[in-house]
Amino acid sequence: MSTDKKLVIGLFGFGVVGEGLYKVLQQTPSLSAEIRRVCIKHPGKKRNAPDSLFTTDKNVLLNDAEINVIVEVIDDSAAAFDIVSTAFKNGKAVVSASKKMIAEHLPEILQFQKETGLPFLCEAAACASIPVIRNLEEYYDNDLLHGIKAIVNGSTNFILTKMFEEKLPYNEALLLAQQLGFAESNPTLDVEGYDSVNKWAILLNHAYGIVKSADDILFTGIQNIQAGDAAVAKQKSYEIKLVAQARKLQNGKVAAFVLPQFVTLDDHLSFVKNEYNGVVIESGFSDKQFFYGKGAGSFPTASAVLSDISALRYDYHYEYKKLYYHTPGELSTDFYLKTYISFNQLSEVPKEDFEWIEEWHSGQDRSYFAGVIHFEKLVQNKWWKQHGISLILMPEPIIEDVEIRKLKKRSLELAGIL
Ligand SMILES: NC(=O)C1=CN([C@@H]2O[C@H](COP(=O)(O)OP(=O)(O)OC[C@H]3O[C@@H](n4cnc5c(N)ncnc54)[C@H](OP(=O)(O)O)[C@@H]3O)[C@@H](O)[C@H]2O)C=CC1
Ligand SMILES: N[C@@H](CC=O)C(=O)O
Repeated sequence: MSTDKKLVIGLFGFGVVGEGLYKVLQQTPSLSAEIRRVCIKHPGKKRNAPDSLFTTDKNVLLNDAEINVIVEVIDDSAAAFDIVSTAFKNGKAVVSASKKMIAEHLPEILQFQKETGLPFLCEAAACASIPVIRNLEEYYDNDLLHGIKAIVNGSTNFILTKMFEEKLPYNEALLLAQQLGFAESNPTLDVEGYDSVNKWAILLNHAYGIVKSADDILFTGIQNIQAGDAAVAKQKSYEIKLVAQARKLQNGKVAAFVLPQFVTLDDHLSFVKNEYNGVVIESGFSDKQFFYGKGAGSFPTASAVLSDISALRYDYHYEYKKLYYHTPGELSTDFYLKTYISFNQLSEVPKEDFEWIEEWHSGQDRSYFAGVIHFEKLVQNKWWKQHGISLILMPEPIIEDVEIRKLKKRSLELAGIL
């Protein structure tokens, strides 16, 4: 495709994102792009667009030779993959926002692009309005990416903000996130961390060339966080955020996970409130860089889809440089995490799994401790996902040199300092 070529779009989905794109395109006449047809699921719904635009027959779009771009923004990952596969087979460029579908089918989507040479752009699928994928692709195309940590889910960040800063009950905060179009059709995907880990699988690919599914990445959501945890956070001047992170270890491999975390008030992520997302990138020589923007909602998401459509005019496609031109990154489980664990009964927590415990607080109803545990122990045994147990990472949670720290701690103890 070249800059003067007209983009003729077949749009799948006319919900929060699809309708947002329709409106945004109407306000962007300079982008020579026309939505030819829209495929939806339920024909009876009232639409804010001419009836003649809509169909429930996917083939009307996929077999239309004049449609050269398929924009897929539906909430059914199996149907989305079927649409995307056929679009590639029929020679069409694809723009998608469906992170669940992309994370579930990363190898196949990479293969389609390799075989057909057709672009597949998905900026809206991770952090919505923040252009993080293109930055990871284009700017950080070297070995110097030391780490990334990010808030990648708008709904959970919105819920945490409303609950702990505005004292709204959980159910009301979630309902509001749904009404504002932030939450997934199945909000469990947001609350229990599935959406974040799907986005993280996509970003790990663009950041480090890692091709892994969500099943290979340790994660949880905000479902077990208790009011007591927020009180502890406040007492220690921390905020609780659901943080996705990746860090290059000394062994060259990458530590990656999505877990709730205490963040200090001077951490960039503590400024990220409501449905906003934030990404802190640490790279050699430039130190920290911070990207911030709306991570959910109709227009913010549509703006990223629009930017992808616009990029197709210049034949833009991801090169996956870290995967194809560098040695792709490998995930590691050989590191330790500094954790805070709160629980009702100590018998629910295998405290013998911890290298050491730094702080202990016993309450009448609930108790907590802070301790260091090997990551592999969390991978092997999921006690920390059980209802009633809350695992929250401490600030700067990754420890690689645990033996040195143990020795240091022991010598302080012997000197009577600890
Ligand atoms: N909302 C957000 O802030 C963001 C959403 N996303 C992703 O974008 C996608 C869409 O989200 P969103 O707009 O919020 O979802 P909505 O639930 O608002 O809309 C979903 C749309 O998909 C249509 N649809 C479902 N199944 C099919 C199918 N088999 N064929 C054709 N159309 C179908 C529905 O049709 P009908 O109208 O007839 O029911 C509806 O129009 C999801 O994958 C989501 O994860 C990504 C970033 C942000
Ligand atoms: N449900 C998602 C929507 C955007 O990706 C979120 O809350 O972040």
